[in-house]
Amino acid sequence: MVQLTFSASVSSARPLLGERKGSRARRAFVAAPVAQARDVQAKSAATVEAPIKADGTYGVFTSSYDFENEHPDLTRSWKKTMKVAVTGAAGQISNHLLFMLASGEVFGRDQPVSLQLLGSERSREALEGVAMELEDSLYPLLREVKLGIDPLKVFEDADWALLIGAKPRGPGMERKDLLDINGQIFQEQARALNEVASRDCKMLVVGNPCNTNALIGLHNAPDLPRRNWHALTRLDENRAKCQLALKAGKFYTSVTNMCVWGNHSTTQVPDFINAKIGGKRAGNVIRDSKWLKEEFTPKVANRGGALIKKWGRSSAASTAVSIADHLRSLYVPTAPGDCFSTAIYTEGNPYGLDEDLIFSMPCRSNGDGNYEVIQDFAIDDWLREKLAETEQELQKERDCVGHLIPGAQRAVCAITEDTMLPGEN
Ligand SMILES: NC(=O)C1=CN([C@@H]2O[C@H](COP(=O)(O)OP(=O)(O)OC[C@H]3O[C@@H](n4cnc5c(N)ncnc54)[C@H](OP(=O)(O)O)[C@@H]3O)[C@@H](O)[C@H]2O)C=CC1
Ligand SMILES: O=C([O-])CC(=O)C(=O)O
Repeated sequence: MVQLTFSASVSSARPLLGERKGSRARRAFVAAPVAQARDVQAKSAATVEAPIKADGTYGVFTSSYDFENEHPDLTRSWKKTMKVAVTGAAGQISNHLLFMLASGEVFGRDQPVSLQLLGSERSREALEGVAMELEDSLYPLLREVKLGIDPLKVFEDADWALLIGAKPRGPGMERKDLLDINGQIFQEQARALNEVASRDCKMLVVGNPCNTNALIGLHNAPDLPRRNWHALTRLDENRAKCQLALKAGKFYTSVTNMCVWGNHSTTQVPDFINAKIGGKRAGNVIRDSKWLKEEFTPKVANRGGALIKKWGRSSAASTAVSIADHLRSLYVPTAPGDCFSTAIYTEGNPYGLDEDLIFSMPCRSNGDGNYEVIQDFAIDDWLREKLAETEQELQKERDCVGHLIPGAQRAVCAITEDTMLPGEN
């Protein structure tokens, strides 16, 4: 057994925003205290490997150094470090997302972050590989990387939990089996969050079926605010904006107020009724109701599957981008007349939807990390019918996971093959 500690002087190659060109920050490392060195586990005497402390802190982040005091000019405006837990951290989506989180482009260039990464026995080595790449990226705002396979440790004091890890649906696996297997993962993780996360921890569920996984999570974390649970539908919103822009011959930034309602599945409802292109109603720019109803909607809902056919794997980079967009939407005030889509708890919703679902709705934020549901989206007969279809699908999914929801009435699982994820067509 060798015990390693760092005593090095490392210069940051990546200038911070606002830093003058050429004034590279130097990060002075001092030797870690002896007690800390004893904490370090080294795995092999043959190879010199980075240390991992007993609490999971990895490699260069086990070193104690005084960056803040040595560079008050850079760090004066920095906020308190935000602790971001990520599951499925060695998976495809995380491989893009973690670097965006560490760079400051998501939470802001004044927001230091600690990344607390959950893996499993399967991914132990891969997770260390991820941590090595994070080390080598020299992000000044990345204050800490912790690795672990125990949610009770990894979620400790988390301000955000990005719940990405989930078992993919395999050949011959019934949809209800997927709901059950992944539901169990989310039940366990929610219980851990309930015990150890920050009392205002916010959760974003990405692992599919994300709406129902989030519902299971919400009911298994009774001490965390229900409104803090989100499931990702921002990828669907981004896909919808792209298709409207393409049809209208406009740049996609001209598409605003684009909500995708309901489930992250093929029953999702990309809302062209309220969407705007260049400030005008989408239906007044694209005067083709047949295309909007019969082509646009399935195209967006099946985009994930179309991509899998080309790539041979599901969307990872664009999903990571949409997670970044989702998070940023909560920390940057929403422009007047615009919205963002997020699947949230329906309790008290203004649209008459079943009050115990995680359902994507149009929201806005004043930039403080919270959101409100926009009350006055126009709902015509077509939209009402589509909302009812996706609502019924979510009710059926809920019926299949009653055994994972404390106090829920057991119902018959009536999920059929027609319930599809965007990637399953
Ligand atoms: N909501 C949305 O818009 C989208 C959602 N998704 C969903 O995001 C999830 C992650 O996608 P992606 O990163 O591409 O997937 P990967 O297969 O690359 O990674 C998934 C991770 O899930 C973890 N996992 C947890 N439990 C299991 C299990 N029982 N069996 C196998 N793996 C498990 C694995 O990590 P470990 O071994 O460390 O536990 C694995 O690294 C999927 O559920 C996918 O369907 C994808 C695109 C869009
Ligand atoms: O089905 C999947 O895993 C992929 C998915 O959610 C999507 O592309 O929207």
